[in-house]
Amino acid sequence: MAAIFMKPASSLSAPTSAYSSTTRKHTRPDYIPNKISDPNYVRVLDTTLRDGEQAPGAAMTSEEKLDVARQLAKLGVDIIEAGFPASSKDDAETVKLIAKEVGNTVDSDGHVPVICVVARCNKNDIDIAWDAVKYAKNPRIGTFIATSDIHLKYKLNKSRDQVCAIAREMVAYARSLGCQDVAFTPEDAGRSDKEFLYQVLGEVIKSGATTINVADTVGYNLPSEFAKLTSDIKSNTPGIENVVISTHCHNDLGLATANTLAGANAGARQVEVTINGIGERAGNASLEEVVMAIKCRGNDQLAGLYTGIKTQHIVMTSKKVAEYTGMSVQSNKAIVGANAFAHESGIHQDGMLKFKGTYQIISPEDIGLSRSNESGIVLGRLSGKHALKSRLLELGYELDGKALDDVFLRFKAVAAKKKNLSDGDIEALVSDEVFQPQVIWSVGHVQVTCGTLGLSTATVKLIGVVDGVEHVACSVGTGPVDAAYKAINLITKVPVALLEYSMSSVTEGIDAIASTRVVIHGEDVHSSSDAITGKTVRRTFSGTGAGMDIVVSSVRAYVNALNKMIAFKSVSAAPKVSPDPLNAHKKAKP
Ligand SMILES: CC(=O)SCCNC(=O)CCNC(=O)[C@H](O)C(C)(C)COP(=O)(O)OP(=O)(O)OC[C@H]1O[C@@H](n2cnc3c(N)ncnc32)[C@H](O)[C@@H]1OP(=O)(O)O
Ligand SMILES: CC(C)C(=O)C(=O)O
Repeated sequence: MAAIFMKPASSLSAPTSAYSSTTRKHTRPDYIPNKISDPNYVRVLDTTLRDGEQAPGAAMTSEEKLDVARQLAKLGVDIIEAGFPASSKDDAETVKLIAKEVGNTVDSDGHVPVICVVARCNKNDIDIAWDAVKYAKNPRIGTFIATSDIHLKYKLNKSRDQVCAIAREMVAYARSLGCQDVAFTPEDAGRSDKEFLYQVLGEVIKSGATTINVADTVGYNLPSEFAKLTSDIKSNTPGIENVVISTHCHNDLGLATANTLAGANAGARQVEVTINGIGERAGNASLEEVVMAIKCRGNDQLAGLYTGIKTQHIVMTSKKVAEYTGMSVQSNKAIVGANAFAHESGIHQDGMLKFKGTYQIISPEDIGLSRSNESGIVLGRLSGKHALKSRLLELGYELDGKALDDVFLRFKAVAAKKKNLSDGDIEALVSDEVFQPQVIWSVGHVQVTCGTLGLSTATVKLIGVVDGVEHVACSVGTGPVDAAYKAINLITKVPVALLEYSMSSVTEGIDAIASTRVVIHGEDVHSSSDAITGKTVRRTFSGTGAGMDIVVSSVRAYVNALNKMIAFKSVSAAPKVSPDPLNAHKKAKP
């Protein structure tokens, strides 16, 4: 079944720009691996769960990835790249969960996302990939091998002929397993010899590749160059008319979005992107930027291109990914940054008051940003659960049952000390309650003494959620947070190192909520060797916490990171999944 989308039929030459109310209906073409029936439709492949997770410190647990996958399906992503199954048992298990659930769930428009996995060009990777992804209704294997001379010589230690043969054989091998949808990526295509590229791509197409993913792996290309690369591949590769061309652009020079759009303009009809642009090094092209640029300018500047993304879910997806990865979005980030719709200077404010189209090219509602208090309700200490629920809905959070009860309790505690709660305060509390990992330890009480007269001391009570047993420990430290963290370590007995600690205030004033972020690593979990230094690199875990008391906020962040780390270990052993993401991550209360 095909879903219907509304596309603005406006152009910037029209004074109203994106505010134009004229829309044209489009349907998402039915999925056929190697072709798209509408030449203007651009498939969106989201690789937040694979390339996005390659960002340092962005590790997500299995449950978090499943929740992100569900959210990506809601967003209307065509293809979810769910992982690299050969990289670890956890990844393979998580892909299986996503393939089984998200890859078989039909949404109200009849859409089921394709689930894709990445594999190197070797039989072992491809076997593991297929074994994990085959449960999806539409499974895809994306296999890759580098084609640039620099990679061939120094990394693969192989000749061009060898690489060409491996690529051809491995695409055929993936097809031979029964996978009807095989993408091939010439890694580092952006620095590869074009004649060699045409040769390799021609061979893999003959072997059954359905998508050719042109990767600017190191973010080296300029937009005109990437456009030329795409159109040259389109003109010179034998059989290219039988496959879909894709872009995969990295952001090392800050050009990932520009290059992706240039590629689409030159004939690519799949774009590989990530939420908030996270990914290896400087990240990938960001989904929200590419999709909103196509929505805003597709008609007048990109010959009518459009996507199937339901853009009103962008903000919530961005928030989830930021929370789960611990990678906060910079305030001036396009589309989803806190300042993206803020107007500070007088002339701009004057213009906005007269007509929003003067300084805004996108309506905030278009991406699901609703900061207006539509119901006119002011939230404070006398507010009830209905009012809170209604404001949460306006902010995009659908909470019910215990999740709502938990947030309500936190809300009441803050409202007792603070006159009016802003949207920012409420969002901080929701983040702390809802976007949290499986709870192994929950925070009972925290008491500290600190000052100039001696060492700080802290007493912390944690509750073990599995057995319900309360544990109390005291410690001294260089400050109250240090003392509290040491007390927690005495209880949890998990070897851990604190790598990063930061705190910011959510709103202005002395009664502001403090939001804390920590990054930790364990001593005995998932490590690898740094390619350059040879030193052991440990997988990191982030946690966030919120509270009016800065020590309590810090404790929450630390315990959340610890829970994530401990859960990561247990998930590796036996993945457990709850069908409801909001309830799956809920904290037990003392
Ligand atoms: C551009 C990208 O984003 S690529 C995807 C990057 N993602 C990841 O690397 C995921 C995390 N990686 C891992 O967990 C590990 O690297 C693994 C499990 C994939 C592989 O681990 P190991 O087998 O120990 O190999 P290691 O990573 O040290 O080296 C990579 C090997 O694969 C080879 N290789 C690299 N890319 C490819 C490819 N596309 N096809 C075939 N072989 C490849 C390298 O030449 C090297 O082989 P060598 O051992 O003969 O020198
Ligand atoms: C594996 C491919 C798609 C990749 O991530 C890259 O080349 O950057």
